[in-house]
Amino acid sequence: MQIPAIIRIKNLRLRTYIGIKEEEINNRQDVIINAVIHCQAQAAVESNIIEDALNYRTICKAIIKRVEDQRFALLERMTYEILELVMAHPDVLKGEVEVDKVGALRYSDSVSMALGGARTERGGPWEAGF
Ligand SMILES: Nc1nc2c(c(=O)[nH]1)N=C([C@H](O)[C@@H](O)COP(=O)(O)OP(=O)(O)OP(=O)(O)O)CN2
Repeated sequence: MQIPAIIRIKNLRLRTYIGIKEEEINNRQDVIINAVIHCQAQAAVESNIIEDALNYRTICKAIIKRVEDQRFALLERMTYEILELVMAHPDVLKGEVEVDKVGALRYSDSVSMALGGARTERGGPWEAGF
């Protein structure tokens, strides 16, 4: 029996260098990251042990390290690098990442970029798209 699952990492709040203006190059800014991760959960459901699960903590820690260690000019690049980290796990069948740049535009709460990826079989190559 297959048990399709969706793991959602919600509102991961980090600070990093993101932007093209001098002020953005010299100062960290708040970003909010949301990731939607589609996988199969039957092994984890049946065994109830973490080794059989797509460990969302592992993915989250990888995102935190990449975002806090890197400098990014464009939201496109930052979002894609996070999507690559998500899709690097062969058990991820489909992933979507959205990055909000808080206060990026005057009079708005934030601006966000969303990118997606999918693979047709476990461990196979993935392509960008929704
Ligand atoms: N697919 C799953 N992955 C993980 C599960 C799960 O149930 N299914 N559960 C966990 C942990 O229980 C997680 O929820 C808490 O882990 P932790 O407190 O270590 O996460 P933190 O990010 O707070 O870790 P810190 O080291 O305290 O920063 C993990 N994966």
